[in-house]
Amino acid sequence: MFDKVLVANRGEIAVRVMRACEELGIGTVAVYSDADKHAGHVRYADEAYNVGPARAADSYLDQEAIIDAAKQADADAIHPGYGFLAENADFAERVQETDGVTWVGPESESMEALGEKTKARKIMQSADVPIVPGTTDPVDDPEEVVEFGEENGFPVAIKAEGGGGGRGMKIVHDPEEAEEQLESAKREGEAYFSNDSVYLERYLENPRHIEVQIIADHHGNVRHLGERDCSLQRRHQKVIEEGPSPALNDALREKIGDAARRGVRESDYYNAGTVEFLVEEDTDREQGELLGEEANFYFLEVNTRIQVEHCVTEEITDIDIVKWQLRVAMDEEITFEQDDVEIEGHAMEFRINAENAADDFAPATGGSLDTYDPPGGIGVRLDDALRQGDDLVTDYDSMIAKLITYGGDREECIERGKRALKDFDIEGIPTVIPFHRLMLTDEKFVTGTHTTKYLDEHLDRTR
Ligand SMILES: Nc1ncc2cc(-c3cccc4ccccc34)c(N3CC[C@@H](N)C3)nc2n1
Ligand SMILES: [Ca+2]
Repeated sequence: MFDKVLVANRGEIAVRVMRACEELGIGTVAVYSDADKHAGHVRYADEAYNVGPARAADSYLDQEAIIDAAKQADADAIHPGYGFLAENADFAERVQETDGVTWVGPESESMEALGEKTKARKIMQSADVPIVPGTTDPVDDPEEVVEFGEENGFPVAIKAEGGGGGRGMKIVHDPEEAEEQLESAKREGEAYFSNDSVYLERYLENPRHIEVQIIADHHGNVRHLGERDCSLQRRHQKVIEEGPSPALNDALREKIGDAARRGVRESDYYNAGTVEFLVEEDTDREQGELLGEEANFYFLEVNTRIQVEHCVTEEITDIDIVKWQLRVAMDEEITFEQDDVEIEGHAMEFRINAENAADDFAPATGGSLDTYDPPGGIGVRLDDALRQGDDLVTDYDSMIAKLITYGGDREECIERGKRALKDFDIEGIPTVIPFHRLMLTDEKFVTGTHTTKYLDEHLDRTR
């Protein structure tokens, strides 16, 4: 049993993890940069350690400083949250090698293996999980791109081996573009991920982005907790996530969930993770019509961390994923069977970013929460680390809170979303709340027939 856990993160996810610790009777340790001296996660923790100046590289990404804080606090474990060092295999390894401090996450080896996209694709293939048609080895020669395109059809996606989250992906629409796009994909791979290896996939024109939540323990138990539909994206940033997907019927849902479980079991993975898929949309699908088990779905990548949108799954399964992360890290067995996992109702997560949607979502450059009056009531969950009067910290990402609404079905969930967003009163900084209110009246979104490209193609219309 852990006595104390250090959360190597900030903002809403740091408080979220600390709340799980509180419920398990575990002490909480916060780390903070100079910019976060008065931040909510510092207020919430039992104790807090400064790890450096505002720049993330000198604080939240400073592995030495964070491990030193864990030693000073005599913490038994480090939970990385998401972002920062959450998927840094070297850091996971360093924590694992630090006596008396446990890493709350997967083995650094499986993080490494699944982080290398071609290796992950090979593992999935051997587990009979369909992968996007493409190569499972890196390519170097533009000729290979042209041949692949001629055989499988253009456009072709060139992806960085160490990429993910939309960064490091180039699209080749015809043979003439092959050489230039290959070079730029390799350059970007080197620049962003210090890895210039790239591989090919057929580019799917209208996919839905479906991801399956997994929790696995050290005793061979692997469970999936259903899917989340993250198809409403803007420039590769998720905007609204929901579960269950409004596009899948139960047969396809089960098929995808089982595929995710098989893939994770094959990878000797444990703790929480998410298997991402692309599901080919049937573009003339009418409202009410669902994609069935004959629909094509393909493995995309594994996220070896807790995700921003994990709350959606918690609301529809009533399973606390972060508490299970902590229990698994304490070597406990998962106590529920796959058949015990029941999806009930519908949940949506609205990311509350301090951005001005009317100004192309430009992040706020400063300001204070002169008014911060969040919604409450039935079916409303707010994950944040803020209170009225706080100064906005603009040194990190722009997400300041997550509003999650729950209803008996998608319609009630949307009604609750409208009511909660109407009640959510923030003054002193710009936020995307007006944009979310608008989205809940958008016909494509309300009928659940939007795909991942919808916003990028139609955003001016919804402004
Ligand atoms: N072969 C193939 N075809 C279509 C794809 C579509 C996406 C994608 C996924 C989610 C949102 C998108 C928005 C605009 C463009 C692409 C996407 C995609 N992503 C985007 C982020 C990263 N997770 C991988 N990979 C794709 N790969
Ligand atoms: Ca990803």
